[in-house]
Formats: sequence, C-alpha cells, structure tokens
Amino acid sequence: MVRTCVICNKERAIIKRPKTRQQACRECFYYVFETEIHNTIIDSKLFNKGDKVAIAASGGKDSTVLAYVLKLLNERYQYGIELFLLSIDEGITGYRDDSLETVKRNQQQYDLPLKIVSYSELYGWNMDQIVKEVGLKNNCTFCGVFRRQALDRGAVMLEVDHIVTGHNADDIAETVLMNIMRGDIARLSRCTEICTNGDECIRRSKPFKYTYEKEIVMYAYFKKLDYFSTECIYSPNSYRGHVRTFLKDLEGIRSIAIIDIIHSGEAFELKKGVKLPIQGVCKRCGYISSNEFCKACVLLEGLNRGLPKLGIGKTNKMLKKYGNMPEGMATIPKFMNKNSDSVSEQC
Ligand SMILES: Nc1ncnc2c1ncn2[C@@H]1O[C@H](COP(=O)(O)OP(=O)(O)OP(=O)(O)O)[C@@H](O)[C@H]1O
Repeated sequence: MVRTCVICNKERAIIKRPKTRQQACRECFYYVFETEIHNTIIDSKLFNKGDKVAIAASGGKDSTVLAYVLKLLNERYQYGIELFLLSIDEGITGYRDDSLETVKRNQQQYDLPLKIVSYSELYGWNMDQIVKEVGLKNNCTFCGVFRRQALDRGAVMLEVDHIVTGHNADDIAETVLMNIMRGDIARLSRCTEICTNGDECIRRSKPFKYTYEKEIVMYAYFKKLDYFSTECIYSPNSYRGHVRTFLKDLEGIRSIAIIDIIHSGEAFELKKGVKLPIQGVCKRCGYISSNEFCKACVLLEGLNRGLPKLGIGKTNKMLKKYGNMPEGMATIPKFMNKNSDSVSEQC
C-alpha cells in the first residue's frame, strides 16, 4: 500500500522514522531531522555569535553528519560561528589511518580547516604500541582517557572556544545505564549534561543529545555522505558493547526507551550529603583532575615504567602497590590555555 507523508500530506512516504515511527517523505525527514537539532542548539544556548567551534571529527557517521548539519544550520540560521575539524590520530593501523583519509576528504567537501593531533606527538605512544603492552582487555581505558585530553589540547592549538562531539542519544542512554550499573554516582550526575562548562575550560557539547543513531545513519545514507563505517579493531567485548546490545533490544520493543532513559538520567538528584570529587588540576601537566595527578599522567607513567596496570583501577591503591610517581619522568607537555599560563589560573 502506498503511504503518504504524515508531515506534508503530499509526497509518498519512503521512511519510517525510528524515533517517532512517523511515515515521512525524504525532504520532510531531512527537514525534521535538521530542525530538531537546531531546536536543541537554540534551547540549550549552545553557541554565541563569533564562537570558534571545533567539530571532533573521527570520520565515522556521527561526526561526519555533525559536520555537515552544523555547516548547513550555521548558514541557514546565521549562528555566526566559525567551524573547524579536529581529529585525533590514536595510531591504530588499519582503522584510524583509513578513517582519517575520510576526514581529509570531508575537509575538502565541506571546506573547513582541519587539525590532526596524534597520540605519538602528545604521549610518545600510539595505540598499536599500547595494545602490545596492555593487551586487548584494558586498552579502551587508555584510548578514552588519552582522547579526551588530546581533544582539549588540540582545541587549545586551534584557539577555539568550544568542542562539539557526535555523541548521540543512544550513546548517552548507554552511558546512563553503564553508570547506574557501575554505581558511578559522580558520572551519573553529569553524563546527561548537553554542555560541560564552568569546571572545565573549553566548553564541550553534544548537539545530537536527542538524535537517534538510526536516524543519523538514515540521513547519511540518503544524503550520500562520505563516511567511514568500520568498528575499532581494538574494542571487541567492551562493557559498552554489551550495554549497546541491551539498549538495541529495548529500542526494538519500545523506540522511545532511549529518550526515556535520557530523561530519567536528567531527573536523578543526588541525596544531600553525597560527596563528589573536587576538580583541581594535575600537579604534573596542569590538566583538570580530581586527583593529585590526572589519569593520563598515571597511565603514561605506567607505560613508561613498564607497569601498564598502574593506571587501571583506583589510582591511590595502585600507587600504594607500585610505589609513588618518581619525579622527572617523561610527561605530557604542560596544558596551556590561550588566556592563561595554565588551566588552574583560568578555571
Ligand atoms: N579520533 C577521533 N578524533 C576526533 N574525534 C573523535 C575521535 N574519536 C571519537 N571522536 C568524537 O567522539 C564522538 C563519539 O565517539 P565514538 O568513538 O563513540 O564513535 P561513534 O559513536 O562511532 O562516532 P563516529 O560515528 O563519529 O565515529 C565522535 O562522534 C567524535 O565526535
């Protein structure tokens, strides 16, 4: 049976929106998809006119669609922001080298400046070398911690005010579930924030907070966007992978479950008296940290001392076991910010 688009009531519907189950034509799907993201940006006051914004670009579907849509919305609604692409080269042969080729093509296609920062130049180690040391089990910890800091460092090099990432509604719902299952109250209380600012120097936000992964894939497919679709070769059997499978099952039964989980996460309130870690700065590299040394410095020290397990688990417990961090070890360059000598002075 031929169905008519429920939005324009004219064209033939060729899409069933995964988020709302609405039948829509292609043009109406594009329009509602883009407009919902625009509404999220406006409702959350993500940007100020004149902001320099780095799009964390991995070459994957999410960040590729993000670059395309942000460029389009910036022109359509005159946000007045300046966009850049910022990519981190983790040094994963057969994965990141190929996806970075996609980012380089996106740079041409979208005519945006691109900056690539590598783990090797920042930390003296790439992921291929790290996996040789630590194996497949804990390597995602190294990669995640190092990437977070690498993005901030790249943003400082680009002198931008803001980083946006392609984290989508599914990613955020997964994170809520993971934090509940781990009892990680500190992260649970902040993982649904669309924008982190105040305690961090470079604003970081997720314009796709309410955008379903399936719709991002559909949009990329129908628009024929150029993106890289292989999964990371070093992340089989990650904890997140199991949560993802669980969430996909839930979505199959009730598609709105993803948004409901995000709303539940937003509604969590901490009991009075619950102590949260206090943000300070790393004594060694100046990056934000709730401990004396940031996680990246501890992980790096573990690698350099031939003790890769040093940074896995509770830092204080591990330092007790393996001994304190010796002074004068190879370390990450001091985190410098465009307005101050170090993060501590600006935040
Ligand atoms: N190497 C990288 N360089 C720059 N940004 C990255 C990199 N890896 C991840 N990101 C950012 O973090 C977001 C979430 O990353 P994740 O690893 O969960 O990938 P994903 O969900 O497959 O997203 P994508 O489809 O964009 O790769 C990405 O959308 C991107 O904005």
